[in-house]
Amino acid sequence: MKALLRSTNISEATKKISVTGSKSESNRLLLLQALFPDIKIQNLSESDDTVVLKQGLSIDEGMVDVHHAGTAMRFLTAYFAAKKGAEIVLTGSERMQQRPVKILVDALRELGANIEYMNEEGFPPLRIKGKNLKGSSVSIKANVSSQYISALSLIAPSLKNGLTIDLKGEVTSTPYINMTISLLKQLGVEANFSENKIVIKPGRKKTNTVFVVESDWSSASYFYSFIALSKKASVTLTSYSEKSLQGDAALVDIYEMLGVETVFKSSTSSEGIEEKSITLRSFETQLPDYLSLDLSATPDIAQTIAVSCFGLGIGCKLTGLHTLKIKETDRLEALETELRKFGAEVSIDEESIELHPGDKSITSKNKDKNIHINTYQDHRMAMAFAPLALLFPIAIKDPMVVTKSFPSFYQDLEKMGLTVEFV
Ligand SMILES: O=C(O)C1=C[C@@H](OP(=O)(O)O)[C@@H](O)[C@H](O)C1
Ligand SMILES: C=C(OP(=O)(O)O)C(=O)O
Repeated sequence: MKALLRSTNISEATKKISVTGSKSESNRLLLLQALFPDIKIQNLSESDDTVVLKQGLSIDEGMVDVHHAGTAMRFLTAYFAAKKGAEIVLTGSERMQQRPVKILVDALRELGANIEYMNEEGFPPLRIKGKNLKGSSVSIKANVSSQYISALSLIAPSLKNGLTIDLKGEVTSTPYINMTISLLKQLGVEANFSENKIVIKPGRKKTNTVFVVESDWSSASYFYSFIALSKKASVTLTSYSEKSLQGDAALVDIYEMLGVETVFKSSTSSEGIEEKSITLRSFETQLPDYLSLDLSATPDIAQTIAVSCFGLGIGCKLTGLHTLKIKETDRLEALETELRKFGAEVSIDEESIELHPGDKSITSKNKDKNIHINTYQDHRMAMAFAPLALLFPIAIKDPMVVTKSFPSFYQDLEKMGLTVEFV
């Protein structure tokens, strides 16, 4: 199947869209809820990644298949390893079986965990026999994936002596670790992260137990790109606030450079419910010729930004992207291949992508080509390229990959005025 996207009906009227809850916050809170059942979660993510994590948490014995969900794989590895009596085979998609998990498994084994590799050393599937973990300190390489560190931190308050984690090397995707620590603190756990050391005490003091998940900022990125490329559309996205736990809220400043302003609003409904939203609008500004950004804190918005720059004819160098090679696909290679189809001059290395400034002719050059985008089983490839349909018709192959994080993506594009046809 493919989705044909065309721009037919873009208007200036501000559209209103509810984006589903952050999958990162949701998956952390679900894991914590399994450890502390009094937690209540509102605005939970509807993403596949959250659904599979929730299903996984509901069993103690047998097979859990997390498909493409990295956080579910890493968080459940730690959870089952520390759950006395659990006997689980934890597996995932073909790609998941190529995404490394050794750093986390080694750390858990150091704490006493019983985990075996069923096929290739260092990769899922894993056979996990849960037990009380005795260790209370561990050191871990921090420059490959922050998810290993979040996984250990999330189970830490359930360990008898808590956990001290020494982070070795340069820490990557740091806002995701900060999010984990903040949620633990909100839950009443004593937790601290400073200078490459995390200290988490066992148990918790009872505090407020109702958590409202903020909507997903990575998903908001596609609307930022849409507004930047359309120049006239505007949209209000619900349940976002100025004080966010999500690093991808950096979009506000990044897209301001690309001509999109963000207005935060907070109001109280007639039923007394607080409603928070952002409205995105384009504004007249001199766009830069070239943008240099270090995205090591915000890897999930790299594809969106690269495609926006291409659509705007701006050159860019996006660095700090070494983690992109081990995500749903090798995202640097996938971006290079797909952007070249439109005539982009683009190059990559192990941790960056560079795009040369384009000229104004990209729209006319690609107008009748009906270019097909391969998505490589990566939701963000589909969603990052979709806003280009504002400039010329495109086709997205295997379009339903988007459900990994954003199930209503195509309906929401239609609300924005794009025509979406599945053939
Ligand atoms: O902890 C999380 O919720 C995530 C951490 C990041 O992964 P890495 O730390 O592997 O970069 C991010 O890319 C992923 O989408 C979600
Ligand atoms: C990298 C991502 O997810 P995960 O690593 O959890 O599969 C993502 O959603 O972009």
